[in-house]
Amino acid sequence: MTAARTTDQADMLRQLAGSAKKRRSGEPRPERRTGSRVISVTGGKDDAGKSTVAINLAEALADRGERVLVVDADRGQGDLCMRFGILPTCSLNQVLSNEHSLEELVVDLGGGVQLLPAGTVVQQYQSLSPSERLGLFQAMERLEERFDFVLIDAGAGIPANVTGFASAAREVMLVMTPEPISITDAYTMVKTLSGRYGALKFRFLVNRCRDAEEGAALFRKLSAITGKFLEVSLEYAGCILHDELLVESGKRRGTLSRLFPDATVTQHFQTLAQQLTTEGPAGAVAAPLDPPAARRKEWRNHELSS
Ligand SMILES: Nc1ncnc2c1ncn2[C@@H]1O[C@H](COP(=O)(O)OP(=O)(O)OP(=O)(O)O)[C@@H](O)[C@H]1O
Repeated sequence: MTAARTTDQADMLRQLAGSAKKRRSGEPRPERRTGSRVISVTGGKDDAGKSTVAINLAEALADRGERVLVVDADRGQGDLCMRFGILPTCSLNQVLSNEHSLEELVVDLGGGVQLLPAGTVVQQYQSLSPSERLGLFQAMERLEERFDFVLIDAGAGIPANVTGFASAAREVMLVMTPEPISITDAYTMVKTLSGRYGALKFRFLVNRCRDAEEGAALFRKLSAITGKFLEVSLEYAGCILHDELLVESGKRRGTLSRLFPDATVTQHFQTLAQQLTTEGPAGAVAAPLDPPAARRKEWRNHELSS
């Protein structure tokens, strides 16, 4: 790598870190944690609202002063790239062949949120060699260190490339909708992820609810079943009501907090962000003594087990 190119990348990283740190509210910055929290936003079926949750939660976290990276790991070009009309500037192959760095794929969405369009990574994941996977995860580790939260929009279901990405996080947010089949979907996801990748902490978010009781009832049913058959830690993250403003913000290629800052549904995402920042990792996981080392181990586990 030439000196000029190294400088370019360093400048880019400084810009990334700088723009992500810019605050939009006047609130004092929350106490800085060491190490980033990687949360996979996934679910049992398409259209549950995973991308909607990932992007609006990201912005609510950024509003609280957190530096947030959203990894669009959905299949193909990914939902979020399409949603924001973004075409990645380079391909995964160019990253793997060191023509471009992973950082160069990152796009600034504004409002303190950065997006890594990694849909092609998921598409090609199974065909990567072990050394390519390792190189990719090392690049991910370097990238994630610059953020407080990394939200992976991980796609739906249990194909290995989807669950592989979901398992790269210690925390999993399962987005479900209030349909009876959701219980089966959620149970299958929890069982598969915990069976394949070991101890993960699960948060359960019910999207498109009629009211709060509907979401809580679904969670009670799921906990009763998982409690009987699985040894997992499951937490209720609450619910997001069905609200046409979410459809509207999608159509306008924006986010709730920018387009409808005072709406009730925007406040729901703010509450979710507040919970995440104040309560710590799901299941009250003790903070690792050496978070960067622990994170490295997680990406390696992910690489070995996928
Ligand atoms: N709470 C909600 N109220 C109303 N509409 C919603 C809500 N959540 C999501 N939607 C809408 O549902 C559609 C699907 O949402 P989204 O793309 O986020 O789902 P997804 O789970 O990421 O889908 P896929 O599995 O295809 O990637 C979008 O049009 C979105 O605007």
